[in-house]
Amino acid sequence: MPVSLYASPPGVLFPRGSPQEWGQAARQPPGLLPAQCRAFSNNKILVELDTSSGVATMKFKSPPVNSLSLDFLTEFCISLEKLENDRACRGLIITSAVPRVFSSGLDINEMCGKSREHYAEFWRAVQEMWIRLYSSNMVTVAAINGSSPAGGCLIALTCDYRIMVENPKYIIGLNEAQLGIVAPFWFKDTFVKAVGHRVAERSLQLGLLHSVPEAHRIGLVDEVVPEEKLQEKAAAVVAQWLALPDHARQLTKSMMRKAVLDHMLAHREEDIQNFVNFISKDSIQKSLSMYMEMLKKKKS
Ligand SMILES: CCC/C=C/C(=O)SCCNC(=O)CCNC(=O)[C@H](O)C(C)(C)COP(=O)([O-])OP(=O)([O-])OC[C@H]1O[C@@H](n2cnc3c(N)ncnc32)[C@H](O)[C@@H]1OP(=O)([O-])[O-]
Repeated sequence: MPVSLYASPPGVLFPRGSPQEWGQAARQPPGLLPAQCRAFSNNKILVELDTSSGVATMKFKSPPVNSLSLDFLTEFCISLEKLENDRACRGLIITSAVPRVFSSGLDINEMCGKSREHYAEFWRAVQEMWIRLYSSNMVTVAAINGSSPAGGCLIALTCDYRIMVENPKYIIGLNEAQLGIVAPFWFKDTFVKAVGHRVAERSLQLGLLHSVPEAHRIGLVDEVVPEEKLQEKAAAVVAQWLALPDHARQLTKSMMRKAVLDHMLAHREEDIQNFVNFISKDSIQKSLSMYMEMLKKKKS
């Protein structure tokens, strides 16, 4: 799928196919949703599409912390593809249904004590999630209603716009260095595009997790709002972006993102091999185990 992106007309990254069959996946009993609203869900994600506005809301619902497991990433990509192929959908708001956490990033259990084949499969799924979201034709807004470290931060960064809830407990950033691991080049590229090289270099080297005001100051998030205003603000932002002609906005988005996407696609297999070799090292496995221990101790 990703490689075939470049068979599309210039700038149109995801050719729209025929609308997907939504009915099969719908979980809501008829009558509970307004007529202009369609919904589908799986174990990890709930999606509601308001066909009158053309805006879907995707809610992560994988407690305790919406960690990005292989299952989660697969469901995420399937949901995204359904929306991308639905002509009624032009905008997407991504948020969390789990209190206080947007996403805790990649599921560390997927990177500990598994086979090289598993690591390769997992990493391909992480790449796929990023490729699909980064190249989406939809207007994408992250409504960040909780902490969002590492891979969670990447999802937010991959959207067109980020709005975060003001809360002194919430943090966001690429903290991989704190785990003894390294954010791959395309995490780094996405981060640099948002905050600039100098801020990114310091933040990545130190594995910083930024408070909400700090994230706003460095441009990691575009806006900060009280919790009760988040949904309304996200809807207003999507509406503002959708007011422009789709083709002009999409071509501009594609032009702005093409170099980073091309770089990743050209090095995709190499990146998987690098990840597998890196994560399989005894020293890295030890670091991750210690980090998981630390998380558990912090809890008790
Ligand atoms: C090259 C590779 C690039 C890597 C990219 C990444 O994304 S690397 C990822 C980098 N990510 C991070 O560094 C984030 C680490 N996580 C955190 O900082 C916090 O969990 C929090 C701030 C997200 C939420 O705080 P909170 O007080 O609300 O929640 P809590 O802390 O009490 O945790 C509840 C349970 O969830 C568990 N668990 C948590 N995260 C993960 C995970 N990613 N995975 C698996 N499990 C995870 C935790 O162990 C605990 O399990 P238990 O004991 O119930 O069996």
